[in-house]
Amino acid sequence: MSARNPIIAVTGSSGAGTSTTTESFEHIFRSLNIKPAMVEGDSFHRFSRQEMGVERRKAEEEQRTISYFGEQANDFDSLESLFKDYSERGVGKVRRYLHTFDEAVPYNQMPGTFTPWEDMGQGTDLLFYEGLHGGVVTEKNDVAKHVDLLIGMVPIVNLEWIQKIHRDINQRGHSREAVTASIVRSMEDYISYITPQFSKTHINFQRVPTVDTSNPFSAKAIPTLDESFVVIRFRESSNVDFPYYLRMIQGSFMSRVNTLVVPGGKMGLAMELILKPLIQDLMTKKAEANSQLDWMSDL
Ligand SMILES: Nc1ncnc2c1ncn2[C@@H]1O[C@H](COP(=O)(O)OP(=O)(O)OP(=O)(O)O)[C@@H](O)[C@H]1O
Ligand SMILES: O=C(CO)[C@H](O)[C@H](O)COP(=O)(O)O
Repeated sequence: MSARNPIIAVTGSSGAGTSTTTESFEHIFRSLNIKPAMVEGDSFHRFSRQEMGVERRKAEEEQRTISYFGEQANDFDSLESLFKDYSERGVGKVRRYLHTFDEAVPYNQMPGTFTPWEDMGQGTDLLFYEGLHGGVVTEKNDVAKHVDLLIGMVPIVNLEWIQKIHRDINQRGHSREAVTASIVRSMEDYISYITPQFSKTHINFQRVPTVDTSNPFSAKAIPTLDESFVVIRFRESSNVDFPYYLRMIQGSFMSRVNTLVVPGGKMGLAMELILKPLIQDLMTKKAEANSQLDWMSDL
């Protein structure tokens, strides 16, 4: 954690909607005139798509599993180093994992490969991470401890699978069978590495559909925002102005003392009302820390 170089992380499983909700953050950053350093979690996979195929076959032969959710397939050392370096010095190293031809062509590369590592951060106001492991803690690594604002993006699991299946088939060119197999293979790591993060988050946004999703593997479409509610759970609720949110967000209600529920269509508005003041607060603390440093260096 660092007042001078804050880190915001949106963490969620594959298909949870972390990339989609990044648009809401970008909107807030623009409106507050914030220049973020953007980091995609998939950059910290250890293997290219081809290498992962080899690792998967090796694992099968040895009767173990490997998945994109776990430590074997992700470089938590580099992720933690990035967060540490950024919080200490406002810089770090990133790369991108290119999922699709649309993403890969500008780099003259193939889908499923990485761009080279590059320096980033210079001149930015904060680091924004979206991906699988923004709040991960293992025996060896503690990524969560570097994060100033940790947000969980976590649809209920049937919806998460529907979103993943549709996205992977329609945008990433995988077969339904391959996506289903990857969900099955990932289950142990999902429980070990993904879900524990949602107990460390400051706020979770959990989308809950109001239509039947009982067989996610045959769902024809992703339930729309209007076919869902969003359950918003605050870890620390004593400073949360719930009456304000209830007044501002039509159709919202509280289901527990720390939990606000809003109609799905109001998710963007709720994110802006809740997150903008928190991000503004990070910027105020950053300005104070910088002016204190200037004052000390003048002595
Ligand atoms: N709130 C939402 N309403 C409707 N569809 C959504 C919503 N959030 C995400 N989706 C859809 O779910 C799919 C997965 O979303 P997205 O790509 O944002 O997931 P992700 O968490 O970034 O996944 P990954 O980490 O695997 O890249 C996309 O097709 C997206 O359009
Ligand atoms: O979304 C994922 C993890 O978050 C993907 O499963 C992972 O990034 C591999 O991608 P691809 O299947 O496109 O090679």
